[in-house]
Amino acid sequence: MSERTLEIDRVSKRFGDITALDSVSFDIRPGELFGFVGSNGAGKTTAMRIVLGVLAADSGEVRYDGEPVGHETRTRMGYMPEERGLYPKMKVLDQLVYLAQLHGLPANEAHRSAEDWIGRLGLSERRGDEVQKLSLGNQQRVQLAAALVHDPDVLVLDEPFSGLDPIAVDVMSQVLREKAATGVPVVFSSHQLDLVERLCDRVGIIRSGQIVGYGSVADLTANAAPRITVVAPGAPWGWAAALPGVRVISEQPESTVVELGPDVDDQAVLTAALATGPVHEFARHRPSLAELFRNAVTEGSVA
Ligand SMILES: Nc1ncnc2c1ncn2[C@@H]1O[C@H](COP(=O)(O)OP(=O)(O)OP(=O)(O)O)[C@@H](O)[C@H]1O
Repeated sequence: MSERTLEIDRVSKRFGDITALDSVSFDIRPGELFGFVGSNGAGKTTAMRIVLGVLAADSGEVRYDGEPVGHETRTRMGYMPEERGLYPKMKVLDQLVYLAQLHGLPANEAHRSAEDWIGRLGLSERRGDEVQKLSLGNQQRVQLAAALVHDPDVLVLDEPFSGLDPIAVDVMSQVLREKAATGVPVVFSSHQLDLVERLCDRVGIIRSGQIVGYGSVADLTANAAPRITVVAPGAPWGWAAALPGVRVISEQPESTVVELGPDVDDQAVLTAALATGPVHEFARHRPSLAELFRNAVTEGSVA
Protein backbone atom coordinates (compact mmCIF):
# COMPACT_ATOMS: atom_id res chain seq x y z
CA MET A 1 0.00 0.00 0.00
CA SER A 2 1.31 3.45 -0.86
CA GLU A 3 2.70 5.82 1.71
CA ARG A 4 0.41 7.84 3.98
CA THR A 5 -2.65 5.74 3.13
CA LEU A 6 -5.25 5.10 5.83
CA GLU A 7 -6.33 1.47 5.60
CA ILE A 8 -9.34 -0.10 7.26
CA ASP A 9 -8.70 -3.82 6.91
CA ARG A 10 -11.43 -6.40 7.62
CA VAL A 11 -12.71 -4.54 10.67
CA SER A 12 -15.63 -6.14 12.54
CA LYS A 13 -17.57 -4.91 15.55
CA ARG A 14 -20.59 -6.28 17.38
CA PHE A 15 -22.74 -4.66 20.05
CA GLY A 16 -24.51 -7.59 21.69
CA ASP A 17 -26.68 -9.10 18.96
CA ILE A 18 -26.05 -6.25 16.51
CA THR A 19 -23.30 -6.63 13.94
CA ALA A 20 -22.37 -2.98 13.43
CA LEU A 21 -19.41 -3.79 11.13
CA ASP A 22 -18.86 -7.04 9.29
CA SER A 23 -15.34 -7.34 7.91
CA VAL A 24 -15.30 -3.81 6.52
CA SER A 25 -12.33 -2.87 4.33
CA PHE A 26 -11.54 0.32 2.47
CA ASP A 27 -8.64 2.71 2.17
CA ILE A 28 -8.21 6.43 1.85
CA ARG A 29 -5.21 7.50 -0.17
CA PRO A 30 -3.04 10.54 0.46
CA GLY A 31 -4.56 13.61 -1.15
CA GLU A 32 -7.93 11.94 -1.56
CA LEU A 33 -11.36 13.13 -0.46
CA PHE A 34 -13.28 9.97 0.40
CA GLY A 35 -17.05 9.99 0.99
CA PHE A 36 -18.47 7.43 3.39
CA VAL A 37 -22.21 7.02 2.88
CA GLY A 38 -24.93 4.75 4.23
CA SER A 39 -28.37 4.84 5.82
CA ASN A 40 -28.93 5.64 9.48
CA GLY A 41 -27.42 2.89 11.60
CA ALA A 42 -25.36 1.42 8.71
CA GLY A 43 -22.09 1.61 10.68
CA LYS A 44 -20.35 4.84 9.61
CA THR A 45 -19.86 6.33 13.06
CA THR A 46 -18.74 2.99 14.47
CA ALA A 47 -16.08 2.69 11.75
CA MET A 48 -14.83 6.23 12.36
CA ARG A 49 -14.70 5.72 16.11
CA ILE A 50 -12.61 2.60 15.57
CA VAL A 51 -10.21 4.53 13.31
CA LEU A 52 -9.80 7.10 16.07
CA GLY A 53 -9.48 4.50 18.82
CA VAL A 54 -12.59 5.75 20.63
CA LEU A 55 -13.90 2.19 20.19
CA ALA A 56 -11.92 -1.03 19.87
CA ALA A 57 -12.59 -3.37 16.95
CA ASP A 58 -13.43 -7.02 17.69
CA SER A 59 -11.16 -8.01 14.81
CA GLY A 60 -9.36 -6.46 11.87
CA GLU A 61 -6.85 -3.66 11.77
CA VAL A 62 -6.53 0.04 11.00
CA ARG A 63 -3.20 1.06 9.48
CA TYR A 64 -1.66 4.35 8.47
CA ASP A 65 1.46 4.51 6.33
CA GLY A 66 1.64 0.72 6.52
CA GLU A 67 1.73 0.59 10.35
CA PRO A 68 -1.05 -0.31 12.80
CA VAL A 69 -2.54 2.91 14.15
CA GLY A 70 -1.63 3.54 17.80
CA HIS A 71 -1.76 6.46 20.21
CA GLU A 72 1.10 8.34 18.55
CA THR A 73 -0.52 8.30 15.10
CA ARG A 74 -3.89 9.25 16.57
CA THR A 75 -2.48 12.48 18.00
CA ARG A 76 -1.69 13.34 14.37
CA MET A 77 -5.28 12.80 13.27
CA GLY A 78 -8.01 15.42 13.09
CA TYR A 79 -11.43 14.17 14.12
CA MET A 80 -14.85 15.74 14.03
CA PRO A 81 -17.06 13.42 16.08
CA GLU A 82 -20.77 13.10 15.36
CA GLU A 83 -21.67 13.90 18.94
CA ARG A 84 -19.32 16.92 18.70
CA GLY A 85 -16.86 17.37 21.48
CA LEU A 86 -16.40 20.96 22.49
CA TYR A 87 -16.37 22.40 25.99
CA PRO A 88 -19.56 24.50 26.08
CA LYS A 89 -18.34 27.09 28.55
CA MET A 90 -14.91 27.61 27.04
CA LYS A 91 -14.32 30.55 24.72
CA VAL A 92 -13.68 29.82 21.05
CA LEU A 93 -10.06 30.99 20.91
CA ASP A 94 -9.12 29.48 24.29
CA GLN A 95 -10.67 26.18 23.27
CA LEU A 96 -8.78 25.95 20.00
CA VAL A 97 -5.47 26.92 21.60
CA TYR A 98 -6.06 24.34 24.32
CA LEU A 99 -6.86 21.58 21.79
CA ALA A 100 -3.85 22.44 19.63
CA GLN A 101 -1.58 22.21 22.68
CA LEU A 102 -3.19 18.94 23.69
CA HIS A 103 -2.07 17.60 20.31
CA GLY A 104 1.47 18.71 20.94
CA LEU A 105 1.77 22.19 19.43
CA PRO A 106 3.91 24.70 21.40
CA ALA A 107 1.92 27.65 22.85
CA ASN A 108 2.92 30.24 20.24
CA GLU A 109 2.19 27.93 17.31
CA ALA A 110 -1.10 26.86 18.92
CA HIS A 111 -2.11 30.54 19.14
CA ARG A 112 -1.10 31.30 15.59
CA SER A 113 -2.90 28.26 14.19
CA ALA A 114 -6.06 28.93 16.23
CA GLU A 115 -6.16 32.54 15.02
CA ASP A 116 -5.59 31.41 11.42
CA TRP A 117 -8.51 28.98 11.49
CA ILE A 118 -10.77 31.43 13.29
CA GLY A 119 -10.16 33.93 10.49
CA ARG A 120 -10.42 31.35 7.75
CA LEU A 121 -13.71 29.94 9.01
CA GLY A 122 -15.35 33.32 9.53
CA LEU A 123 -15.37 33.19 13.33
CA SER A 124 -13.36 36.34 14.09
CA GLU A 125 -16.28 38.15 15.70
CA ARG A 126 -17.02 35.10 17.85
CA ARG A 127 -13.50 34.35 19.04
CA GLY A 128 -14.18 35.60 22.58
CA ASP A 129 -17.64 33.97 22.92
CA GLU A 130 -18.40 30.84 24.87
CA VAL A 131 -19.07 27.97 22.49
CA GLN A 132 -22.51 27.31 24.02
CA LYS A 133 -23.60 30.82 22.98
CA LEU A 134 -22.90 30.23 19.29
CA SER A 135 -25.46 29.09 16.74
CA LEU A 136 -25.26 25.41 15.81
CA GLY A 137 -23.69 26.20 12.46
CA ASN A 138 -21.01 28.33 14.09
CA GLN A 139 -20.36 25.62 16.68
CA GLN A 140 -19.81 23.32 13.74
CA ARG A 141 -17.26 25.72 12.26
CA VAL A 142 -15.43 25.70 15.60
CA GLN A 143 -15.58 21.92 15.56
CA LEU A 144 -13.96 21.90 12.14
CA ALA A 145 -11.30 24.31 13.37
CA ALA A 146 -10.72 21.95 16.31
CA ALA A 147 -10.13 19.06 13.89
CA LEU A 148 -7.65 21.15 11.86
CA VAL A 149 -5.86 23.30 14.40
CA HIS A 150 -2.94 20.89 14.97
CA ASP A 151 -2.33 20.49 11.23
CA PRO A 152 -3.26 16.80 11.17
CA ASP A 153 -1.85 14.12 8.83
CA VAL A 154 -5.26 12.44 8.50
CA LEU A 155 -8.74 13.97 8.67
CA VAL A 156 -11.80 11.96 9.76
CA LEU A 157 -15.09 13.89 9.86
CA ASP A 158 -18.45 12.50 10.91
CA GLU A 159 -21.21 14.38 9.07
CA PRO A 160 -19.34 17.69 8.90
CA PHE A 161 -21.92 19.23 6.55
CA SER A 162 -25.06 18.52 8.53
CA GLY A 163 -26.87 21.68 9.56
CA LEU A 164 -24.62 24.09 7.65
CA ASP A 165 -25.96 26.97 5.56
CA PRO A 166 -24.92 27.07 1.86
CA ILE A 167 -22.09 29.55 2.50
CA ALA A 168 -20.69 27.40 5.29
CA VAL A 169 -21.01 24.33 3.03
CA ASP A 170 -18.86 26.13 0.44
CA VAL A 171 -16.27 27.12 3.05
CA MET A 172 -16.18 23.58 4.46
CA SER A 173 -15.87 22.07 0.95
CA GLN A 174 -13.04 24.41 0.07
CA VAL A 175 -11.16 23.69 3.30
CA LEU A 176 -11.47 19.93 2.82
CA ARG A 177 -10.30 20.19 -0.80
CA GLU A 178 -7.30 22.28 0.22
CA LYS A 179 -6.42 19.93 3.03
CA ALA A 180 -6.57 16.94 0.68
CA ALA A 181 -4.45 18.85 -1.86
CA THR A 182 -1.63 18.96 0.71
CA GLY A 183 -1.50 15.14 0.57
CA VAL A 184 -3.69 14.37 3.58
CA PRO A 185 -6.21 11.51 3.33
CA VAL A 186 -9.62 13.01 4.14
CA VAL A 187 -12.69 10.87 4.90
CA PHE A 188 -16.09 12.23 5.77
CA SER A 189 -19.56 10.78 6.18
CA SER A 190 -22.60 12.52 4.81
CA HIS A 191 -26.21 11.99 3.82
CA GLN A 192 -25.91 14.82 1.25
CA LEU A 193 -25.18 12.64 -1.75
CA ASP A 194 -25.10 15.42 -4.32
CA LEU A 195 -22.34 17.03 -2.28
CA VAL A 196 -20.45 13.74 -1.97
CA GLU A 197 -20.76 13.20 -5.71
CA ARG A 198 -19.43 16.68 -6.41
CA LEU A 199 -16.58 16.65 -3.91
CA CYS A 200 -15.24 13.16 -3.54
CA ASP A 201 -12.59 11.29 -5.48
CA ARG A 202 -13.98 7.98 -4.28
CA VAL A 203 -16.83 6.76 -2.12
CA GLY A 204 -17.69 3.78 0.04
CA ILE A 205 -21.33 2.76 0.47
CA ILE A 206 -22.06 0.81 3.64
CA ARG A 207 -25.22 -1.15 4.29
CA SER A 208 -25.92 -3.03 7.53
CA GLY A 209 -22.22 -3.11 8.37
CA GLN A 210 -21.01 -4.27 4.95
CA ILE A 211 -19.43 -2.33 2.12
CA VAL A 212 -21.74 -2.72 -0.89
CA GLY A 213 -20.23 -0.10 -3.20
CA TYR A 214 -16.66 1.16 -3.40
CA GLY A 215 -14.79 3.20 -5.97
CA SER A 216 -14.96 6.47 -7.88
CA VAL A 217 -18.46 7.73 -8.63
CA ALA A 218 -17.56 7.55 -12.34
CA ASP A 219 -16.56 3.87 -12.06
CA LEU A 220 -19.59 2.96 -9.98
CA THR A 221 -21.99 4.64 -12.35
CA ALA A 222 -20.18 3.27 -15.45
CA ASN A 223 -20.72 -0.26 -14.11
CA ALA A 224 -24.36 0.39 -13.26
CA ALA A 225 -27.21 -0.48 -15.61
CA PRO A 226 -28.09 2.40 -17.96
CA ARG A 227 -31.35 4.27 -17.54
CA ILE A 228 -33.68 6.03 -19.92
CA THR A 229 -35.96 8.93 -19.18
CA VAL A 230 -38.96 8.89 -21.51
CA VAL A 231 -41.32 11.86 -21.70
CA ALA A 232 -44.45 10.67 -23.50
CA PRO A 233 -47.49 12.74 -22.47
CA GLY A 234 -50.03 10.38 -24.03
CA ALA A 235 -48.65 7.12 -22.62
CA PRO A 236 -51.06 5.18 -20.43
CA TRP A 237 -50.04 4.30 -16.87
CA GLY A 238 -47.89 1.16 -16.77
CA TRP A 239 -46.98 1.28 -20.49
CA ALA A 240 -43.38 0.17 -19.82
CA ALA A 241 -44.06 -2.43 -17.14
CA ALA A 242 -44.31 -5.43 -19.47
CA LEU A 243 -41.30 -4.64 -21.69
CA PRO A 244 -38.84 -7.56 -21.54
CA GLY A 245 -35.59 -6.86 -19.65
CA VAL A 246 -36.78 -3.43 -18.54
CA ARG A 247 -37.39 -2.32 -14.96
CA VAL A 248 -39.50 0.75 -14.22
CA ILE A 249 -37.67 2.95 -11.71
CA SER A 250 -40.23 5.73 -11.50
CA GLU A 251 -43.43 6.69 -13.26
CA GLN A 252 -45.03 10.11 -13.24
CA PRO A 253 -47.94 11.39 -15.35
CA GLU A 254 -45.79 12.34 -18.35
CA SER A 255 -42.37 10.97 -17.53
CA THR A 256 -41.07 7.46 -16.92
CA VAL A 257 -37.56 6.35 -15.92
CA VAL A 258 -36.61 2.79 -16.80
CA GLU A 259 -33.50 0.71 -16.24
CA LEU A 260 -32.24 -1.55 -19.02
CA GLY A 261 -31.17 -5.09 -18.27
CA PRO A 262 -28.05 -6.54 -19.92
CA ASP A 263 -28.20 -6.60 -23.73
CA VAL A 264 -31.60 -4.89 -23.87
CA ASP A 265 -31.90 -2.65 -26.93
CA ASP A 266 -33.02 0.85 -25.99
CA GLN A 267 -34.72 1.14 -29.41
CA ALA A 268 -37.29 -1.42 -28.24
CA VAL A 269 -38.20 1.02 -25.48
CA LEU A 270 -38.42 3.86 -27.97
CA THR A 271 -40.66 1.80 -30.28
CA ALA A 272 -42.95 0.95 -27.36
CA ALA A 273 -43.06 4.59 -26.28
CA LEU A 274 -43.87 5.81 -29.83
CA ALA A 275 -46.69 3.29 -30.00
CA THR A 276 -48.40 5.26 -27.20
CA GLY A 277 -48.24 8.61 -29.03
CA PRO A 278 -45.69 11.44 -29.36
CA VAL A 279 -42.37 11.15 -27.48
CA HIS A 280 -41.02 14.54 -26.37
CA GLU A 281 -37.87 13.27 -24.74
CA PHE A 282 -35.87 10.06 -24.86
CA ALA A 283 -32.64 10.38 -22.87
CA ARG A 284 -30.21 7.65 -21.97
CA HIS A 285 -28.11 8.31 -18.86
CA ARG A 286 -26.16 6.76 -16.03
CA PRO A 287 -27.63 6.82 -12.53
CA SER A 288 -26.51 9.52 -10.09
CA LEU A 289 -24.82 8.62 -6.81
CA ALA A 290 -28.16 9.15 -5.06
CA GLU A 291 -29.80 6.62 -7.41
CA LEU A 292 -26.95 4.17 -6.98
CA PHE A 293 -27.21 4.60 -3.26
CA ARG A 294 -30.91 3.77 -3.29
CA ASN A 295 -30.18 0.62 -5.29
CA ALA A 296 -27.38 -0.37 -2.96
CA VAL A 297 -29.29 0.08 0.27
CA THR A 298 -32.47 -1.57 -0.98
CA GLU A 299 -31.09 -4.31 -3.19
CA GLY A 300 -27.48 -5.01 -2.33
CA SER A 301 -24.25 -4.48 -4.16
CA VAL A 302 -23.48 -1.89 -6.83
CA ALA A 303 -19.83 -2.89 -7.28
N1 LIG B 1 -22.58 1.98 21.84
C1 LIG B 1 -23.46 1.21 21.18
N2 LIG B 1 -24.16 0.24 21.78
C2 LIG B 1 -25.03 -0.54 21.11
N3 LIG B 1 -25.28 -0.43 19.79
C3 LIG B 1 -24.61 0.52 19.12
C4 LIG B 1 -23.69 1.40 19.78
N4 LIG B 1 -23.17 2.24 18.84
C5 LIG B 1 -23.77 1.93 17.67
N5 LIG B 1 -24.63 0.90 17.84
C6 LIG B 1 -25.42 0.24 16.77
O1 LIG B 1 -24.54 -0.09 15.72
C7 LIG B 1 -25.16 0.14 14.45
C8 LIG B 1 -24.33 1.13 13.64
O2 LIG B 1 -24.47 2.44 14.22
P1 LIG B 1 -23.65 3.71 13.70
O3 LIG B 1 -23.88 4.81 14.70
O4 LIG B 1 -22.25 3.31 13.41
O5 LIG B 1 -24.40 4.04 12.33
P2 LIG B 1 -24.27 5.31 11.37
O6 LIG B 1 -24.08 4.77 9.99
O7 LIG B 1 -23.24 6.25 11.86
O8 LIG B 1 -25.73 5.96 11.47
P3 LIG B 1 -26.24 7.53 11.36
O9 LIG B 1 -26.24 7.85 9.89
O10 LIG B 1 -27.63 7.42 11.91
O11 LIG B 1 -25.32 8.36 12.18
C9 LIG B 1 -26.58 0.61 14.76
O12 LIG B 1 -27.43 -0.50 14.73
C10 LIG B 1 -26.46 1.18 16.17
O13 LIG B 1 -27.69 1.09 16.83
